[in-house]
Amino acid sequence: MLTAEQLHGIFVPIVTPFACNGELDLESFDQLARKLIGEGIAGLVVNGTTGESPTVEPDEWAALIAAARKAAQTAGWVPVIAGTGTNSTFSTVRKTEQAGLHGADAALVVVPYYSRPSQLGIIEHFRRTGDAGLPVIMYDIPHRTGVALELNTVRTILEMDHVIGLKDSTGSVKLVSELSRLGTKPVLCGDDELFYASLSCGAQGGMLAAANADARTLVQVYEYFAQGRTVEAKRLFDRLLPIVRLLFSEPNPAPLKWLLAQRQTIASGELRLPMSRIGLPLQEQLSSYV
Ligand SMILES: O=C(O)C1=N[C@H](C(=O)O)C[C@H](O)C1
Repeated sequence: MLTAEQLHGIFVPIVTPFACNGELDLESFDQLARKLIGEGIAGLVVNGTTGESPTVEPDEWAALIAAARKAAQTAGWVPVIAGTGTNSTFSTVRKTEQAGLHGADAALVVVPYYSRPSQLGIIEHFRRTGDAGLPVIMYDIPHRTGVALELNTVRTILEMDHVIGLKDSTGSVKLVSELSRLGTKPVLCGDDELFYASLSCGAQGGMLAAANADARTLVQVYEYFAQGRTVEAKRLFDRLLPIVRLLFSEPNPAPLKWLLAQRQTIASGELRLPMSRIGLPLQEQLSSYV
């Protein structure tokens, strides 16, 4: 089980590789997971946004958690966090329970999307996830969920015993600044481009899609920062920014999968519809990073 004290460093929302025929490619997944663990990451996040969770079938979802657990186990203990959030409280609790049975150490639970519940409904949603017996990281990403959280809502949820921290993808450093001033549980940055700024405002690390492509550098940025070597951390992060921006210039994880496939880190950059492959201009721009 993951604790709030262990929630620091670089966590990687790992891509879900698919073969050219669309089938799940667990061999590429295992290869990438082991590579990332070897690069010093703090944990693997399976079935997140970057893992294309909306198009992953239930049996695949379970197989991915088990495969991550296996890869993480052979390299000493590296935590596995599974995306379990849906827009139904009942199914979120059930998936969170199942994630624990398949070997996850914590669950990443997104704010319930699409139906735009009230702040009270969202608080109750997170309270119920405590029934699953797995630590929960709350995931606030209003541009995807369609609902903005009030500061008091976030604070109330973070005070729940089973909630160990927050993944902040709000698109600004306002929330992390305020939470760190208030001394709440750890906040991980979920906006790649804001990673350095978030660290400066009190984040304990990041859950960053770009780490699939360059975990080693992001780990180094984090370590420099943690050691108080902020100038070196900023310089290194600034060097990464152009690629980070390209990776998000079309819907994530399409650019990332294209790059990983070109580097032969995964066998194919296949996506499942409605995600679609990147255009030629972006391929050309990214080719200098292959
Ligand atoms: O999958 C994730 O977790 C992340 N998703 C964000 C997104 O795609 O909006 C980006 C972030 O790097 C991590």
